[in-house]
Amino acid sequence: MAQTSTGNPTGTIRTDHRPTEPGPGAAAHVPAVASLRRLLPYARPAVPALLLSALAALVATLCGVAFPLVIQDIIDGPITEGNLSGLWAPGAVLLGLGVAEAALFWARRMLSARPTMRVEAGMRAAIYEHLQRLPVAFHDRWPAGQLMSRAVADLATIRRFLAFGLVFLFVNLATFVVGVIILLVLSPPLGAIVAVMAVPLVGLCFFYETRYQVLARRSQDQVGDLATMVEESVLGIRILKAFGRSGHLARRFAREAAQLRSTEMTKAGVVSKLWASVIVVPELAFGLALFLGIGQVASGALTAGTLVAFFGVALSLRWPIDSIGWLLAMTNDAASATERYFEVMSAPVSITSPAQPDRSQAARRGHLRFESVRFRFADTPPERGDLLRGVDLDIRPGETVALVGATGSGKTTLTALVNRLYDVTGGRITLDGTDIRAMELADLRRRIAIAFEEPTLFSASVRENVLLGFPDGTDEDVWAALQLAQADFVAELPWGLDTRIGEQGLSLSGGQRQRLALARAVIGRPEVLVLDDPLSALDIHTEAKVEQALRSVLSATTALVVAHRASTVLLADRVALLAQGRIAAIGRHTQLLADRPDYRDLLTSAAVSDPVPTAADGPVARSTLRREGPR
Ligand SMILES: Nc1ncnc2c1ncn2[C@@H]1O[C@H](COP(=O)(O)OP(=O)(O)OP(=O)(O)O)[C@@H](O)[C@H]1O
Repeated sequence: MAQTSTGNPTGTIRTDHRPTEPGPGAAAHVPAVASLRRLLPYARPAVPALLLSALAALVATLCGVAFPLVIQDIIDGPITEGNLSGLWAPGAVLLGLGVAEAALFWARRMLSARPTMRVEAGMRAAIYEHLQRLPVAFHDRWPAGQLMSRAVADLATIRRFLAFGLVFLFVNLATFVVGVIILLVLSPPLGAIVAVMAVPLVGLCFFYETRYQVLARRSQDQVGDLATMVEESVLGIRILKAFGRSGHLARRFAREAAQLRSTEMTKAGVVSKLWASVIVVPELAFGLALFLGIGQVASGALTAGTLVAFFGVALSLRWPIDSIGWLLAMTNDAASATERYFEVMSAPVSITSPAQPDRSQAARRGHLRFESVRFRFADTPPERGDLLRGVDLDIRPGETVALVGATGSGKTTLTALVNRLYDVTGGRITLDGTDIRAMELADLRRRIAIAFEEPTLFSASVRENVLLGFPDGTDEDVWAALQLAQADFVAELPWGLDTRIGEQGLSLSGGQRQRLALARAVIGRPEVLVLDDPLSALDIHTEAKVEQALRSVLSATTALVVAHRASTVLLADRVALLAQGRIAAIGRHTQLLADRPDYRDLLTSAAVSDPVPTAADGPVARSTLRREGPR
């Protein structure tokens, strides 16, 4: 079963690009405040700094609001009295207010930047760690792009909201309240006009908020879809080029990008309508207040200085009011980013160590038993039966059993059950008599090593790749494992063990990758070795060499080897034939050949399709190899 980069072991190309559980579109509408409250556990350490930052911003904004009050004093005092020397003191106050405003805005930024970046980094580390712990079944459902966009773009959105949006929501609201109080004190009737304006503003915000939140969510999901497409087409670039399908994918990409663009345009439309409404309402209120204010000055009920101060303060409320539109947009973006983040974080880690693992040190012999094992994938349609319907298989310590079956019969799935990449849905698997679900997971995975048919290598040195499951191994261990796996080509790589192999090991041939994966599986001398068709990409000469090496490994360990070819089957002591979800027959190769026509058919057709010697071990594309070092 080929494993794709998206963690989709079926190797199928998904067209929906949506997690089926829970689907982005299916997300229920959650009020923004309720979503954002979920950030508290992560954001709590930043709260003191954010409060200080908000205080600095509030005082800075109030400095701006105080400007007109000083000007009122200047007009009604020194200017009306013709006392120019009286201008020095209020002038100095204005200068002081200006400097304080600038310094406080600087302080606001400095106070909020570092702690919110720490929150972002903490949340990112948490989601990465959770993704590692989530079962393979979760990764089967979730496209990589959706996960990447959550771990990267959504967290940046949340950080910006915490550092800026949240602070200014609080500051602007407080400024508005303080400003309106000042206006009411300066002139109660004119101030009341501005205060009443808040009512339609709140209504407008509620009206647009609901519409915007849906769009914010849609656009973030579409970003995830695009990321998935980029990821799939970059990793599959060779296939796309080989089949001349780059143009087709480019058109599909352009279509999806156009959808995102359209969502963004609709979002911009909603924000601009909100913005326009938010601007019109205060304009009307200010216009009415100006009209009445001028009448009051004319009738002597109000001084000219007070009217100037009133409008100075009213105008300084423009920014807090005008910014409501995009602060709300920012809040909704952050709320739906938070929802998306917690969809992953709340996905259950269903495959874990038990609360009280069985730590009995009873003879570790590597006795592996499948007892009436049943399995079905979570997304199998109800009308389809289980994939595995009662597998009984006893692999004795030190024995090698080859697993043979038609394509799609469930061989790879069976191997994935052994170290709990999936859990059985019925029956049990035991290792030395203990149910593997009762064992500590790390211990189980140390004792059972797997080499997949499609060997995934990481962008790291050969050494790091081989030592993946055996981090304390020495260079001697690595060379011994490489020799065992007939991977001596490593010695000829430009920097030996330090050679950095490209993404997914793409700079190596299929056979070379398989041999590195084999070395990775055998290096820790595991009690049980599970090999999923480990020789499928090797030419017959290399295969013969690896087989010879494998014989010595297999003689010292219990092994389950998925086999398609007679040559691999010959490595085994016994062969199990998997058919109709059960072990239909088990015995020696020759015996099965004689007794089971279906077995004979399988191996004969496989032999026919055996690859002829290929250039699998051909020259390494050295240009794509780099020495391990600073990245
Ligand atoms: N994650 C999954 N979700 C749903 N169905 C799956 C999943 N992975 C595999 N399958 C299905 O389970 C069946 C068995 O797949 P599996 O890869 O185990 O077969 P196999 O015997 O190893 O095949 P092959 O010899 O071709 O590698 C197939 O029908 C496959 O489509």
